[in-house]
Amino acid sequence: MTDRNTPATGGDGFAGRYRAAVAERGRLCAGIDPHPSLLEQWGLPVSVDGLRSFAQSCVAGLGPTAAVIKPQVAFFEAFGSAGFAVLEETIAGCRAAGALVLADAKRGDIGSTMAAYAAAWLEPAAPLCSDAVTVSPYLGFGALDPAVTLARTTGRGVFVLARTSNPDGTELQTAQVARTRTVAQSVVDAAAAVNADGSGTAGVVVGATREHGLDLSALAGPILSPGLGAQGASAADVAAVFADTADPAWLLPAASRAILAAGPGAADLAAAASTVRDQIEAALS
Ligand SMILES: O=c1ccn([C@@H]2O[C@H](COP(=O)(O)O)[C@@H](O)[C@H]2O)c(=O)[nH]1
Repeated sequence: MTDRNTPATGGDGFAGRYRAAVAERGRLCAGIDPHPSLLEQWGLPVSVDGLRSFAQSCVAGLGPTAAVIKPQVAFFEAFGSAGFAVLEETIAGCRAAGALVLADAKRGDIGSTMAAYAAAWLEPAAPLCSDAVTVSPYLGFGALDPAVTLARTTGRGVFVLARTSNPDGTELQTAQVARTRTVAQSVVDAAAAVNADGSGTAGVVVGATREHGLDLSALAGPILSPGLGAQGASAADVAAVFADTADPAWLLPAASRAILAAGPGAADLAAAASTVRDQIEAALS
């Protein structure tokens, strides 16, 4: 039997593990974003103890519910080493509950340093090892090679920022490369080249908040689409934005605050995530 959460090696790649998770739980990436304002809203102190209680509720409610869970690393990092300890527990708890964990760390650097980031987030023995990590291609897609290679050989994934959900990204991401295609399309095409082996190692990030103008039909990897809820996009917007431009099987809409507002009860978080997931599935059917 294949355990999608403990790949010894590449096996059938991240694509197989991703498909299994989504087939069982539906297309939703639930974010764990412990904003200080949310901790207060939940009646928790803005401290490491508050962070831990917040994360434990998320693990209990979202771990058995969502196909993919995306802890936003910044909110843990803000508490220093104690915050990283909570992040380790959160990653382990979500994976033990059967979810795939996508660490939203947005790493990207020259190749030699990228190898260290890859080891931190994707090396199976590393304390923060996740199933996938978000990466930034600003230093060149080729600079991501160490992460792509380690992900491929361990059945894990990288999600490369292509067309982000925030308005500030538009100018850079829609600039033309050699007058033939946008920067964002060049990122998608480079990810598609990685996925030519069928592994689905390279996902991309394309926000649901606006028309993206991308051709994602040849990607053959997951498309993380943040922006649902707090940033204004609806499940219907996801369907509209990706109509005729992407294989819906690869779409992974993401929401954080829209789900977390239902806390602190684990059952309430699970119900909120299920509602968002059902809206997505209905819109994409
Ligand atoms: O283009 C992007 C890439 C990443 N994000 C991250 O997703 C969540 C969104 O949180 P909401 O509460 O659902 O707005 C957050 O962690 C962002 O850093 C994104 O929004 N857009």
